[in-house]
Amino acid sequence: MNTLFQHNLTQHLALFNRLADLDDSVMAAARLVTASLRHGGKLMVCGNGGSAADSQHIAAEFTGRFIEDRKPLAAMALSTDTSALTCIGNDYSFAEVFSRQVAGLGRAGDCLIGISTSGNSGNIIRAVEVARAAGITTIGLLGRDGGKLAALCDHAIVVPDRVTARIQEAHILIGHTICGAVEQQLGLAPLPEDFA
Ligand SMILES: O=C(CO)[C@@H](O)[C@H](O)[C@H](O)[C@H](O)COP(=O)(O)O
Ligand SMILES: [Zn+2]
Repeated sequence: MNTLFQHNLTQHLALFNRLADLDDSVMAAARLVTASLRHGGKLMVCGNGGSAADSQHIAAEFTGRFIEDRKPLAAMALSTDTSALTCIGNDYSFAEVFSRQVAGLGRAGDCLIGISTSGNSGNIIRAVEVARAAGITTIGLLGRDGGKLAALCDHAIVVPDRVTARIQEAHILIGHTICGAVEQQLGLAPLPEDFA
């Protein structure tokens, strides 16, 4: 009988074997982030639950460091300011917790990555709507069939699975890849000859 770990690992490997199909989509997302940063914009990242953790993980790779020492890059998670989250959630609604931060902090030419395994979280949808109206490039890091966000975002990366945890495992691989690709595109990391 399979242990739970063997079961999860089998699911994970089956999904990761299909992720090569997302190559063009992931690299296109990296180019959008690079374009923002190159022109003085910043990257904002938001998500709920495990995806809130992924948001701050990804943002920290940009402001801190990813692999090699290099200059800090402008990025922030919108899930980390508990005062903003509780004030906006309490005084307005939970659906506005990210969108009001986007409206206050975002500028045309910035980039927003909204992470949602269902593609249907209302506060991510609102954040994307407000961002697009402000001239901010929107990228959806999504799962399942992409949900409502797939059509709302300028660019959607949809991890083709139905299990939230497996989708999140793929999201962090994609987040790391976007960070590494942005570093390469900005000339901040060595470009191995077989990488594009
Ligand atoms: O981490 C997990 C499950 O692995 C949960 O915390 C999960 O992120 C939460 O249920 C989220 O609220 C799900 O939202 P979403 O991915 O559908 O936008
Ligand atoms: Zn989780």
